Parts: sequence; structure tokens; C-alpha cells
Amino acid sequence: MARITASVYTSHVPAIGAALDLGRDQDDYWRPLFQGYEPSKQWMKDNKPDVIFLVYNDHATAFSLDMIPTFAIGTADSYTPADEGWGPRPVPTVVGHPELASHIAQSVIQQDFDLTIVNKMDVDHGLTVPLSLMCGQPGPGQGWPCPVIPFAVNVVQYPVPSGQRCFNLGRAIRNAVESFDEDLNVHIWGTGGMSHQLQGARAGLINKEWDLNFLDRLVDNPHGLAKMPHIDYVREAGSEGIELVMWLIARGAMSDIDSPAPVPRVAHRFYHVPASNTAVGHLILENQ
Ligand SMILES: O=C(O)c1ccc(O)c(O)c1
Repeated sequence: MARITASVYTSHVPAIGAALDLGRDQDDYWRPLFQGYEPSKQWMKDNKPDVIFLVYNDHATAFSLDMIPTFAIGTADSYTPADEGWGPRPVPTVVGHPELASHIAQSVIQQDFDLTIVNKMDVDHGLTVPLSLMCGQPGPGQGWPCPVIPFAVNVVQYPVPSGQRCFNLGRAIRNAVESFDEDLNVHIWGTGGMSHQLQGARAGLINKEWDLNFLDRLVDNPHGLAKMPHIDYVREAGSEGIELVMWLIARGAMSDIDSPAPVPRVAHRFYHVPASNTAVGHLILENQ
């Protein structure tokens, strides 16, 4: 049986990818941020998954206002890093896991969540920056450490899904993974956030107190956190703070949610302001 053993939560700012790709990660501005991910890169080596189920949002790259699915699962063999205006990031093609992805699609749709099936798409910084932060930059000829199943959530065009729906979807994903008939160690990642607003009168908004409280509640009281209405995210964490509902998908997939299992172990926690216009938050939770 496949099993979700851990979840990872991290922001996905595009400038982080640019800093790595341009060799600027040891600049005074960036060093403290990348230092916060050193334990994470070691943790990835010590806890190498067979597959990463990576929840992220597309930024008008694969989708656009012409057509934007609420939840979309990648069932392809591979995904090319997207050109977001400055050429594609010089990072490896992302290898998929079509068998597990198709199984999850079947199971989750039968659990009454409507997913869009994506057999071809490019992946933008929402997916590749978390991989870079957690895995470092693969050398020439190297790939990412394992296959990745991209799972795109619409947090760009209103209406967006509620935190509760994302949390419940995480449960359905866990059921799906656990009914896959192969012994696979799966990690689920929730990405995006934390507080940031990129446009309008409140551009540049950061809310450290709210972010730290979100991290606490994500670990200790995810059921309560899932009830928070979307307007609270936008009001408190800025228009792009709504990306944090994606973290609830990963948290909903952890084993303590429906059982008396202990609260997951916090393997690493980190918070840093600023990275470009964004507050960077990061957690690694292990099922016990
Ligand atoms: O802080 C920023 O610059 C920034 C830009 C684009 C994004 O998608 C984002 O999440 C952050």
C-alpha cells in the first residue's frame, strides 16, 4: 500500500528561483532565506520520498482567464518548466507518476471532488521554486530526486475554493493514496503564501503576527483553521495570502485528521521576511 509519511509547506516566490538560477543565493539579501532551508535539504536526503504530490497554483501559465479549473491533477509522464517571460528556469524537466496520478484522479472523483485531468502542461515557479528550495539545484544531467504529481488549485480567479473544501480534499487524497496497490512513500506538499499582496493600495502588505498564528494552528488545530472564511485570508494576509488554503490540502492528508493518531511531529519550522514582496513560511510535518 502507498502511504503519506510527511507533508511540506513552503512559499513559492519567483525571485527565489531567479536568485538561485543567477547564483545570488549567498548575497546578503538572500543568505538568511536559503539558510532556513538547509535543514530541509538535509531532511529530503534523509527522508527521500518515492513520489511528491505537489499542491500549487498556476500563475496564468498553463491556464488563463480563458479557462481555469478549480482543481487540476497532472497525469502526464513529464512537465516542462514554463517560460514566464524571461525564458524557462534552467531546472530539470519534472517527471510525473501517471499510474499513481490516474489512480488518485479515479478515487478522488469517486469521493465527489471534481478534478480536471491534465495530460499536458508546463509548470511555473509555483511548482519549481518549492522543488529548488527543498532539493537544491540539480547539477548538469541530474533530475529531481523523484517523480512529482502536480496538483493545481485556482487561487487566482474568484471564486476560489474554501479552506474547508481544501482540507476535506486532503482527506480524500489520503484515502486515494492508501488504496494504491504499490508500496510507495509519498510526501504531500502545500505551497504558496504566506502574507503578501502584489497590487493595489495595500501592495507590499505583510502580517507577521497573523502568519505565525497560521503556522501554529496548522499544526495544532487544523480543523479549526479550516473553518476560516476566505475573506479573512484576504483581509489579514493580503490578496495573495489566499494561496494558504492550499496548505490545508496537505494538512488534511495527514494521518491524525480522522484517527486518534498523535499530532504530526514538526521536523522543521522557518519564517522569514521579506523575499521580494512576500513573507516566507515553511514547515515540515512527519506522521508519527
Ligand atoms: O513577492 C513576489 O514578488 C511574488 C511575485 C509573484 C508571485 O506569484 C508571488 O507569490 C510572489
